Amino acid sequence: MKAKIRILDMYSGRYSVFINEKEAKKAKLHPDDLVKIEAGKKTVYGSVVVSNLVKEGEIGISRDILGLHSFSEGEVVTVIPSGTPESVRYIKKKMHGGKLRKVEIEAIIKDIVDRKLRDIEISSFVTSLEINGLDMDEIAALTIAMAETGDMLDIDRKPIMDVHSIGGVPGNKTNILVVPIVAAAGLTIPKTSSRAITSAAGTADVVEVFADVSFSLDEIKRIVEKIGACMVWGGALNLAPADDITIKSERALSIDPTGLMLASIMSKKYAMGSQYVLIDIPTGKGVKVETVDQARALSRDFIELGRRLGQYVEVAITYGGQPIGHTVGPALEAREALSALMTGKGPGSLIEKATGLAGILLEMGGVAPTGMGKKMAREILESGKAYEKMREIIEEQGGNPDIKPEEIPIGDKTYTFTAPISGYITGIDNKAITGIARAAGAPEDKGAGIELYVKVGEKVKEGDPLFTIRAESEARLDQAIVLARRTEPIRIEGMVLQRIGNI
Ligand SMILES: O=P(O)(O)OC[C@H]1O[C@H](OP(=O)(O)O)[C@H](O)[C@@H]1O
Ligand SMILES: O=c1cc[nH]c(=O)[nH]1
Repeated sequence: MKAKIRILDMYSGRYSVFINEKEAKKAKLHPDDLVKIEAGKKTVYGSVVVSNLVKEGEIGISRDILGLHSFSEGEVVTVIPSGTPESVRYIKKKMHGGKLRKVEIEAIIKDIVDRKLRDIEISSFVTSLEINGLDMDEIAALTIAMAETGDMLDIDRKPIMDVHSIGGVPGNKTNILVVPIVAAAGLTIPKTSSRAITSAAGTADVVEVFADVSFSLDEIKRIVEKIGACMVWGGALNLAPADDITIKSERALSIDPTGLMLASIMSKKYAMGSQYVLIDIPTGKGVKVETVDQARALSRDFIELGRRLGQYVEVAITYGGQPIGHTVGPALEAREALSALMTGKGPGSLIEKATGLAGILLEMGGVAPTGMGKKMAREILESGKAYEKMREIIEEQGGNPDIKPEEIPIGDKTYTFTAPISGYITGIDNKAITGIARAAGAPEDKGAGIELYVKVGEKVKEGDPLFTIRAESEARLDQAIVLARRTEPIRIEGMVLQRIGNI
């Protein structure tokens, strides 16, 4: 059917195509049906919304479509019902445990990017991967398909380093220190991050507190060739565009299927043209990888996948048994990271991990002799050179380089939990901490989160503060308090574990 474009000022998180009720009846179109919009060479797929917001002879399109496609008001287009894409058959093949061929994986990814697959089919795909997994052939095909359905970056400033954490551990603001340290040593590190997947703050959510993170590839090329680094959100770019779409499903289900995680991370590194990649695998109770053996197996997968992509990969298996640093939540983590860069000092877990990872990258990039990287990283941090580089990154990304940690707004609704008994901190539950911070509003409410006053192994007296929940609304604070009471994220044990009476 022919119709005139009407641009509706709304975002629906999908490509929504509004069709007048009477017209939809005539065309036998129903809500959430897939339609193809054709205008000359341009072809866009969208999901039907039946609504009298538009008149007969018009179709309304949401602004999501204008992100990647140019349609103008009043433009005449053809709207054709589109049947179920072939790739749904391949999703069901994976659902039933089959091994997907390269062409089948390519079809699924292309249909995701072209919005021919809708949320329900994408979630089914992600769930199938969670249940049935992918072997290395499938993961390699998925990685390349994810990268090649988007743009690739070619930066003339070699060697190109990169670092990426598989995430999962609360408070993991580490790479906000690693990137400026590595760049301050003269290496190139075009860092892209995703927003939170299972945590309460992804690195992109944290960096966005003091700088923009949404840039085009051309802007990133300019920034990186000028100052050697960036810290941007992968989802804003047409860089492995399927990644941010599948991450939306992962976030909704709070899962991160291993095969998809490998492809998600390495497709972005491949698209950025990174040659030397360090992968951080936080390991421990309550994170994505619980044992060192599992971490070693995953490391081998990352290294093998890198080999197939022509990238040199090393992996750091890091301690993930409790939150990193003392803060969880975008603004709180931004404060802690900025303060550590300014002073060169901060929580041991943060400084040790950041200088450790940066040290490996300095050795991989050939600017530090083997075994000397961590020491050199610490010097760069303590000398203030890393902070200088961070100021350049913030400035180039449209932020205020003079921002001070205390100027970063944080939630003003607070509640502090204190120690019910004296004793030693014997555990901090990562999943509970993340759940409480998310209940408080993080990452959407930047100022929401948790401030931790204790870490495992420390001694507390009854009444000492353990942690403060921060929120931007009373309602959210109350929800978080209830959850904190129920989950008791911090475990204290007197050293006398049991007394066996003389009975
Ligand atoms: O912890 P969750 O939310 O599961 O994983 C997502 C986080 O892990 C990675 O961290 P980085 O960018 O390497 O610092 C991603 O970019 C993202 O920030
Ligand atoms: O970027 C990331 C990080 C963790 N898991 C993913 O799938 N992607």
